[in-house]
Amino acid sequence: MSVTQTEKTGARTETAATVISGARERIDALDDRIIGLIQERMAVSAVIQDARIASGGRRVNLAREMEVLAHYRDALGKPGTSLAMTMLELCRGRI
Ligand SMILES: O=C(O)C(=O)C[C@]1(C(=O)O)C=C[C@@H](O)C=C1
Repeated sequence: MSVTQTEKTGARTETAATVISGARERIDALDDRIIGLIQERMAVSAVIQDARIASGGRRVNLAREMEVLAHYRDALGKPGTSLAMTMLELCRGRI
């Protein structure tokens, strides 16, 4: 038995179900791009960390992390800080 678009989206009308299904496709495409950008950021961050460690420095640079956190907070508000912290964890591991 197939699940109807209305059931799948939680909409109560076919019109709303069509809007939601289309918007979900756009969200899935955006999420794919965001994930790709995060993976690209992780690779660039690794280049920086490897260069610093090879030069005798530490993996982590807290002053720079404060700048990154402020950048996200200024753009997205308080949840931006949480997002940036998760992203930093992806880029340099847990500290
Ligand atoms: O900018 C740096 O110095 C980095 O190492 C990159 C980065 C980041 O991913 O933004 C990662 C680890 C550091 O603690 C600070 C920032």
